[in-house]
Amino acid sequence: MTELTPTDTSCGFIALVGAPNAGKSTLLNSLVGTKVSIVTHKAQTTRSQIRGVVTLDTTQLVFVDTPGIFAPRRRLDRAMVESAWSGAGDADLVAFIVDAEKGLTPELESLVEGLANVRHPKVLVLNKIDTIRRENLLKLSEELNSRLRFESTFMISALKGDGVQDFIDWCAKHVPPGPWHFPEDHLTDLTLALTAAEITREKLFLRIHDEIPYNATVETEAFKVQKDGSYKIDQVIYVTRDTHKKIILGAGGQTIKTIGAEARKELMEMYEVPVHLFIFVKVREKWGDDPERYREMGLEYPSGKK
Ligand SMILES: Nc1nc2c(ncn2[C@@H]2O[C@H](COP(=O)(O)OP(=O)(O)OP(=O)(O)O)[C@@H](O)[C@H]2O)c(=O)[nH]1
Repeated sequence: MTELTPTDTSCGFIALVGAPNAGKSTLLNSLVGTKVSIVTHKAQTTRSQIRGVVTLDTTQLVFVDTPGIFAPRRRLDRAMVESAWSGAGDADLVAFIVDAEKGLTPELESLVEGLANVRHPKVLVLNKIDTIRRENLLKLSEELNSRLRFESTFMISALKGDGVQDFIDWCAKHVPPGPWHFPEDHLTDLTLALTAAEITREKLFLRIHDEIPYNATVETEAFKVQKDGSYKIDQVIYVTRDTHKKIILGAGGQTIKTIGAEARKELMEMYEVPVHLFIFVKVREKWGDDPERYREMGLEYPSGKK
């Protein structure tokens, strides 16, 4: 490719916003063509903004996965929801991702009200069309389009990839001229250390039930590329109670061993190098009130009451 000058190029930020579990992370991964954001069947998996980059000819699209928007209870919830709205506020385009299978829930209604205050151009993305009948889909589309002004409506299955290319093509035509924000071969702005922490957090969510993963955070304390090219990664899982620590460790340390083995396997497949992963579980009762933990997650620490 010949050298491009900024006047030849266009670039835009597209925020993916919606309710928890709408499929935003699945869509981000499908857009980028590889896993950059963790996915689980549980709501509120994504905690901060995660950027995935799609570079086509002269255009760069930076899709921003945001935490699901819900009624916050704890300080961490508030930080997540604020991060999602700020993702929408900073974007050139806002893509409203809706779980079409769930339809128009009260949660979605309040999101529509919130979105009415976002001035940027919006598009509607009805997701999970593999699970819903066409007539219901059209009804939902009509209903949402009657409430908010959308520049366009897409009907997609992020899981199967249906409709995703049309969405990319549309975005490419609607982002402003300007220089690229990332080098051509960049797929995400997540560092190796953060990616590794997210992968462990995903395995924790998938393996441990109830509220424990919601009350835990994973940090990579050290990430070393060794002489032989392998990665040595030290991580800490912070939990709020000793009982949670015991459950995560499991009898004879079996549960944490499985979580570690699953995370290690995925990291090795991702980076195609041997990975040595060491995970410690620490009780820190009030990590949810510690600004440092929020910085590590890429979140602003919300001021005021809990
Ligand atoms: N059937 C079907 N399931 C989907 C589709 N897209 C996502 N899912 C599933 O929906 C669940 C939630 O997906 P995520 O991508 O984690 O949703 P999210 O909006 O990022 O969720 P939060 O992290 O809570 O904000 C997962 O079990 C996905 O496999 C789809 O197109 N079809």
